[in-house]
Amino acid sequence: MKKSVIIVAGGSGSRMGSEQPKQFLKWCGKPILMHTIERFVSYDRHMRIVLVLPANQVGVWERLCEQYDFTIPLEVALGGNTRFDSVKSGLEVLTEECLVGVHDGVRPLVSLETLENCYVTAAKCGCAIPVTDSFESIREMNESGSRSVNRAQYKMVQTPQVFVMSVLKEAYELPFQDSFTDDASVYESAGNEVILTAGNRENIKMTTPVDLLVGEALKKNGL
Ligand SMILES: Nc1ccn([C@@H]2O[C@H](COP(=O)(O)OP(=O)(O)OP(=O)(O)O)[C@@H](O)[C@H]2O)c(=O)n1
Ligand SMILES: C[C@](O)(CO)[C@H](O)COP(=O)(O)O
Repeated sequence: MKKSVIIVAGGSGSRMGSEQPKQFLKWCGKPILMHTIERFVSYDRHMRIVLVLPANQVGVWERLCEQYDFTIPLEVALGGNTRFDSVKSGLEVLTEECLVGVHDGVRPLVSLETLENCYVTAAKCGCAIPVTDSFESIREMNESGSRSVNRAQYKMVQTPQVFVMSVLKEAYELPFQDSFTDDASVYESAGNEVILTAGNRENIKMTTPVDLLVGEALKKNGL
């Protein structure tokens, strides 16, 4: 099946605290979002790319593309108020059946191995969600305080999350719920089984300034 990706970059990056939305911040020589898109092209240069941007930032992106001579072909869709709305908008662009990955525009350190794991597993099993182990202890909060839980029973979830496009599109017809923090939660709510595969620990989401610093060190070391 043909491969495609929806790169969601429709957010404002409030936790980063920067003036510019974080996906456009210059990091390791160019905007984070350009690094992310390039990872997918390195994996498969024929992949169809849908980029979801905030409606009021399309001009900013176009100017950045000129400034950095960034010419990778892609289709732009307009983001919504939530990640859920942005993914839904990206899905509207895709009409032919394909494997579709949904990837955060601010995860520029996804490895080629993770991309291969996700698309190959999804081709066999219908979907694939990259996860890593938790390297820290986990406590569950409750009304009386908190309690220790067995971290071996929990996984940290990354993107790209890859699905058969028509099945994901149908799941995205569900009304939004606060528990929809990623695509797997939407897909599962529609009655589908979620399949896990190996992610890479460096595939961090640039969320706060600490992530930019850690990510820069990883990038400089060739990851
Ligand atoms: N309405 C939204 C919200 C988020 N995203 C995208 O979803 C990804 C993961 O979300 P997150 O890291 O939470 O980004 P923001 O919502 O921008 O950040 P914050 O929550 O700190 O405001 C990001 O690439 C972000 O641009 C999106 O496309 N549309
Ligand atoms: C989709 C995601 O990156 C998987 O870990 C994550 O759920 C996004 O969360 P956020 O609430 O948008 O930070």
